[in-house]
Amino acid sequence: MEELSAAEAEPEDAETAASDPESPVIATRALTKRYRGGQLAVDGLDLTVPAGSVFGFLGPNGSGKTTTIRMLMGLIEPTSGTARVLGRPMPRASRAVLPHVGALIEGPAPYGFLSGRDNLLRYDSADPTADPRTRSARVAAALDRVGLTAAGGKKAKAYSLGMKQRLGLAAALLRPRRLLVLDEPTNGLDPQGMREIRSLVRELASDGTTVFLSSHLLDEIEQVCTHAAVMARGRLITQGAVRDLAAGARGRLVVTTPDVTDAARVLKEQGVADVTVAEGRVTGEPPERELADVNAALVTAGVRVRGFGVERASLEDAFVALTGEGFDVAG
Ligand SMILES: Nc1ncnc2c1ncn2[C@@H]1O[C@H](COP(=O)(O)OP(=O)(O)OP(=O)(O)O)[C@@H](O)[C@H]1O
Repeated sequence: MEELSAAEAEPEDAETAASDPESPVIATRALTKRYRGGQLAVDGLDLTVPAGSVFGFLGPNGSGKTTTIRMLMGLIEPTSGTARVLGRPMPRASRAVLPHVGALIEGPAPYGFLSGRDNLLRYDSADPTADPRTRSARVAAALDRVGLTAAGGKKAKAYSLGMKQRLGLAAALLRPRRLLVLDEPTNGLDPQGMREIRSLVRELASDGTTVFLSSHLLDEIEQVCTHAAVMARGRLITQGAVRDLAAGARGRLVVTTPDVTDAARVLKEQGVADVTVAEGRVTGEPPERELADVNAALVTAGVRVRGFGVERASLEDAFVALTGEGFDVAG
């Protein structure tokens, strides 16, 4: 904590708008990146990440997420448009901003021949602003934070991918951070590893740290994030509170019945659009009319109705409704 208050006292830092809790932690305006080969990777992006949010940056592979993150972190220059992080322009203010940002971008790459603890000690000593006298306490706290205290003495080459990912997070957490940027933090992990990283993200966020994480997994965003932005082909499709995004899409009417053919016919007669038949289930867009009448029509037609209702819309429904295409993770 001492380090943070010392850094905060610097006049350069006093300018950061992050001292205003209401101002967005990330704000981009018309942010655009065209690579030299001509590829338009990010196209006119207006992104607003509220302070304290767990913000999911969602999109299929190749939709421009990594390119955006690299611009936010000052690693590459935008072709046009602006990006502000903690209230300061990037990449210009990188030196003032980046000490407050923990990032896990390229995936974990610890030295295998060093223990997890020694990797962190080495990483910390590469930071000229880190006080060597408090180094071992800082490393111990970071290991504890990610649940690697017991494994801290093991060589990193013996770590599972999930443990390496947690070690990467520990490195990002050596200093107090206002923002954590995680690019596909659960990519390649098994379900248990995914659960661990997700609960760690929730825990970090509960301390008030803003977390910006990219993912191509819709259910991950629904499970972990308070807010999300959806990208497709370099463009922003929508952004906002996850709750509102899903609510924007209408749910599906679902009828469970052994008589799927008759049920599908009756639903169409009742004005249900986009009727789809699956094993023991017929679904469609909920009609404007009274649902009880639709149900009664099914029963009158002799359809044996085992279940009838509207399923809550998911973020996936919202994505499909907004883009008119499926969420193709293979991109
Ligand atoms: N250095 C580069 N030079 C040229 N084109 C690039 C470069 N990096 C990325 N691209 C292209 O820009 C587009 C967006 O890529 P980007 O990596 O930002 O997407 P992404 O959403 O992060 O996908 P992924 O999850 O696969 O990394 C893609 O079409 C990609 O091929």
